[in-house]
Amino acid sequence: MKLLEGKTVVVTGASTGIGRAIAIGAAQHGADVAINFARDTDGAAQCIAGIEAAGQRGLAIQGDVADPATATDFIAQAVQAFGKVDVMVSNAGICPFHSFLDMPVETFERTMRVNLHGGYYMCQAAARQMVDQGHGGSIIAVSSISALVGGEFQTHYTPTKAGLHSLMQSAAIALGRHNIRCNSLLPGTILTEINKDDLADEGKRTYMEGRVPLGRLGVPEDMAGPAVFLASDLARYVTGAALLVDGGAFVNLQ
Ligand SMILES: NC(=O)C1=CN([C@@H]2O[C@H](COP(=O)(O)OP(=O)(O)OC[C@H]3O[C@@H](n4cnc5c(N)ncnc54)[C@H](OP(=O)(O)O)[C@@H]3O)[C@@H](O)[C@H]2O)C=CC1
Ligand SMILES: C[C@H](O)[C@@H]1OC(=O)[C@H](O)[C@@H]1O
Repeated sequence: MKLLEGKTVVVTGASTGIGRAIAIGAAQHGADVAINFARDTDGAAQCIAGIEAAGQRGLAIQGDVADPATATDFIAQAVQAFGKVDVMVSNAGICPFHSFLDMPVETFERTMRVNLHGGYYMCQAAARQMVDQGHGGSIIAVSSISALVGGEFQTHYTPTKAGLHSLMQSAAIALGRHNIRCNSLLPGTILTEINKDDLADEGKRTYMEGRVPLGRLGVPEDMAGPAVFLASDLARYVTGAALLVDGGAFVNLQ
């Protein structure tokens, strides 16, 4: 059963990792998909190939989400190509691991601007389009288990993920009257480029695997089903919610 037939989905940061898996997963459920990416043109092309292999239309637009103009341009180009926007998945993010006491101002500010400001601009631009269209929509922010718990080398990053979750809660209230649902997806530890170096440490990787009751770290494709659910009419009464997809890591105290 295809859950997103006839819908247009837009996904930020979809040249690789979680964003790419969600974009292709949406196409496999019948959606046309526009993707944003920052630098990786080959990865973006591979994502478009995956969307087209699913029999759907794909469009890749390059742009830095930290720039507010990227959001308006992305939505305008998606509408020009596909006529509307039904679902926004705000996924683009960075996590340059760094210790707290000597955090460079630039690293802190860039992480805030990409993850939180970028998510805000993208969700706002999509919401404006959905309100104009007048038939509701679904906005999903890719937050993290890190919205709920800390990380020694993520003091600049975890506040952005808590912020995105909070943004979805407030936006759910602001947009409910337009039947636009706003939810956050909270992945656990998923094997992607963002943590390749961090998890190259065998000891750390084994420790992280050991924390997961389901016995393995996640892969990007694990995020596609939950995102498609939140995007779809199956979740028509779900708004302001957070969906934790972590193999059980969060509840594993002892
Ligand atoms: N992997 C994990 O364990 C977890 C990840 N997350 C979140 O999931 C999201 C995706 O992460 P993940 O797939 O792991 O990371 P990846 O590093 O694999 O992918 C990040 C994606 O974001 C894009 N991107 C980065 N900066 C920008 C920017 N300034 N403007 C536009 N696009 C940008 C990248 O584009 P390009 O390659 O073209 O530069 C790439 O497509 C992030 O928000 C992350 O915080 C949440 C919880 C866990
Ligand atoms: C990048 C990290 O491995 C990853 O990012 C998150 O949001 C998760 O909590 C992990 O720490």
